[in-house]
Amino acid sequence: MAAAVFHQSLGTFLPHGQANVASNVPKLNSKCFKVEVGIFRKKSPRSRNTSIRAIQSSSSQTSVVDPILSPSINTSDDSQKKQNEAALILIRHGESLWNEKNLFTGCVDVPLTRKGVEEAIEAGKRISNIPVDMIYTSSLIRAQMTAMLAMTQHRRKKVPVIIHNETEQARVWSQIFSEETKKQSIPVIASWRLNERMYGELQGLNKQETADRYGKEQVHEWRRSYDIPPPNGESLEMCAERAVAYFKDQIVPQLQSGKNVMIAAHGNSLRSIIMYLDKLTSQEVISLELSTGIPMLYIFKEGNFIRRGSPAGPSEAGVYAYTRRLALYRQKLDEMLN
Ligand SMILES: O=C(O)[C@H](O)COP(=O)(O)O
Repeated sequence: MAAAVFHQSLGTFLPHGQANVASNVPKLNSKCFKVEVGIFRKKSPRSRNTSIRAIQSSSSQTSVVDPILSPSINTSDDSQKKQNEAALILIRHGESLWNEKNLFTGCVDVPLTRKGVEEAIEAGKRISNIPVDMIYTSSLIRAQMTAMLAMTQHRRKKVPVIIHNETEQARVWSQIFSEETKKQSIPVIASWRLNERMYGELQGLNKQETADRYGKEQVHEWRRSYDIPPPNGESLEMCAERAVAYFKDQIVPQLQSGKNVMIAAHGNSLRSIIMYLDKLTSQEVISLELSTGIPMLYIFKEGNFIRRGSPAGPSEAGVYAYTRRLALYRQKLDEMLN
């Protein structure tokens, strides 16, 4: 059984030996943690026995575009180009134990509270009808829990699988040897570049006590100014340098190839990405606040990002204006699964 390696920047699966994954692992250049990427395997879709299989069986383009969105079996280059519209979902993690205690968290790795778990599940319900082909998370557990819990609600019922490429052994030991199982899996890529901004010497301090000690204005400046870092930490601008670079280098190519992507990350790494997507100025981004566990939807089309979901709204219907393709996807899911 020949294994294939998931090549992150190409967003595709190459035969083992052809993919020099090591050369694709970026050098770490600062504070927080882990390397990214890993193995995964791919083959053309084949069997169509069940309704789920039927949903995914109609494209010769394998997993680049969810087959449910590719009605034609003979997908030519031309029609593929026309279909190059992809969904981008952004989710800030649910409430963490340190959010609950009102502590500066930054790159400290704490899990979700029970409320955070519920928020993640609720977020999953909101996006349950939107296709997801790849998931990116930070290296922090609160973002990873959020992504995984959200996907438990997804109607497509694919299984998120964390890609491990820290070492050759991790890569080899996490291979999947069933084509059918691979087709029912979604690669999850964790990168420290999507981590919360490093809050420096504020990490672990209580936000209210810090404001009492240093003054409300000073703390607000540390928390919300664009280019003023907290003591020995990252400003939003510094956070943007690595988060937006990662978004452009690793995630945009997936969207360009038609893959629908979900990113589960943090207040400030997502603020910096939204600043880029919505072309906000450094003044405008100051007032951008993201709630925990509220997914936002963008459509990537012809090189542009179009925001389709408001960060606040009472229900899925109220939040998202579906595109024609997403409405079609949902309709097909209804037909296949109801
Ligand atoms: O890191 C933290 O403390 C929070 O997740 C984000 O905090 P902020 O709202 O102060 O930027």
